Amino acid sequence: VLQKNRMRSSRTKNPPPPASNGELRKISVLHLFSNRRVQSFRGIREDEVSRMIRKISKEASSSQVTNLSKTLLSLSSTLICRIAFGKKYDEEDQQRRRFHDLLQEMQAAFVGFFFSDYIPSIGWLDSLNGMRPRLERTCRKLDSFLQELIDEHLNPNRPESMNGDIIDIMLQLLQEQSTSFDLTQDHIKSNAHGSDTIAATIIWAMAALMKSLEAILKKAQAEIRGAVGNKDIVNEDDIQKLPYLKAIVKETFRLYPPALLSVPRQTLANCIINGYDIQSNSIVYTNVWAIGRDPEYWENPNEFLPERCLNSSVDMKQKDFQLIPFGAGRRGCPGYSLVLAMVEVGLANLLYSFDWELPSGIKKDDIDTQVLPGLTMLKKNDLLLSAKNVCA
Ligand code: HEM
Repeated sequence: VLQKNRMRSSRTKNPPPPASNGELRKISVLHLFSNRRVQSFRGIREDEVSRMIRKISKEASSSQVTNLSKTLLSLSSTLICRIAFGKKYDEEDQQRRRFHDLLQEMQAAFVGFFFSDYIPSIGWLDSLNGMRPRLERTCRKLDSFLQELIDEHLNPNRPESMNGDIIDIMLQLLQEQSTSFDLTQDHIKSNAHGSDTIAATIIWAMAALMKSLEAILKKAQAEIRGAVGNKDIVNEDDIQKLPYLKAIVKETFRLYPPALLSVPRQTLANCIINGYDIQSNSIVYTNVWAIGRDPEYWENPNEFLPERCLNSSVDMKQKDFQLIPFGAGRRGCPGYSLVLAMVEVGLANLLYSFDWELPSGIKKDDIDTQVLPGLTMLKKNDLLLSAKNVCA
């Protein structure tokens, strides 16, 4: 939650020139995450999901346990690297490790305790205890990683895979000077975000399915296999025929929203919310996690029951306030359609291609729901499962 404020104050050397949130948001909505753009990345999504399925299939053939957490985090970061940077890193690629480590460092730095967040007058203690220098160091390293990518994109001999990726689109806007403000390379860098939210969602969905009544998992697999027939991969057209899969995804976002809190808002005037007096200029956070489990809106709120989402008019598109995993209003997540496309195709293929079992000696109740401290609600302990290849 404090990410943006800290990011801003840690990049003191090169802060991007001011642009209103509305202006940057317009770029995201119109150019980066429009439906047309999300569709243009479809080939990348289906390609990477097929690669993941082949890898798990090999593990299944040799009766190896699959570390789904590791596999899905790898899928998620590969997807983001291809979509955002036009880079297809191999699993062991040094640059990919560098990006991954930087994101980890960023997470660790952001969740640390900063005096300045609570008592600004003693914010100098953050420098004394090393927290601020550490954050600044990490920001500088991320900055140079992104600068190298921008420079590679500006090279006329760059690889074709960089055409139409997120950096390329922003560089085009910069060259055309078609934005209503002075877009710079620093704005491009400030648009880089973590990639683990997509993995987090699929991991929680699989954990919830394995912990719940077997009937839910079986029903989901029957729906997919029935609708898709014999194919190598479930593609994104198939997904439209899978209402139960979509209900599972929605229920996962309700119980395990990867972003627990919305971005902070500031009140413009005194107001009363739920009987509490909120003064003007207060910073207000919305607890997305608690809203999804509020018994006033959800029956048996702590239970994973995808049926409740079938034929329900409540959707996640930031307008039904009892389910807002992507926030709502003018700061709502612009990546919504991209995220949903990746989560649905990833989960559908895992359920289509394999039967899933717990590794020997593990019971349903052993699958815990502990969370790793960080900006994303990521399952703390790895999800280990045995995949069985389904013969077509
Ligand atoms: C499962 C995945 C994701 C979830 C659950 C999620 C959720 C959220 C939430 C809750 C917010 C704050 C909204 C608010 O305060 O009203 C947000 C903001 C944002 N998200 Fe996402 N997000 C996800 C993935 C992504 C991805 C992959 C991208 C881009 C590649 C992205 C881009 C953004 C941006 C740019 C904002 C800031 C919007 C603003 O401040 O106006 N998100 N997201």
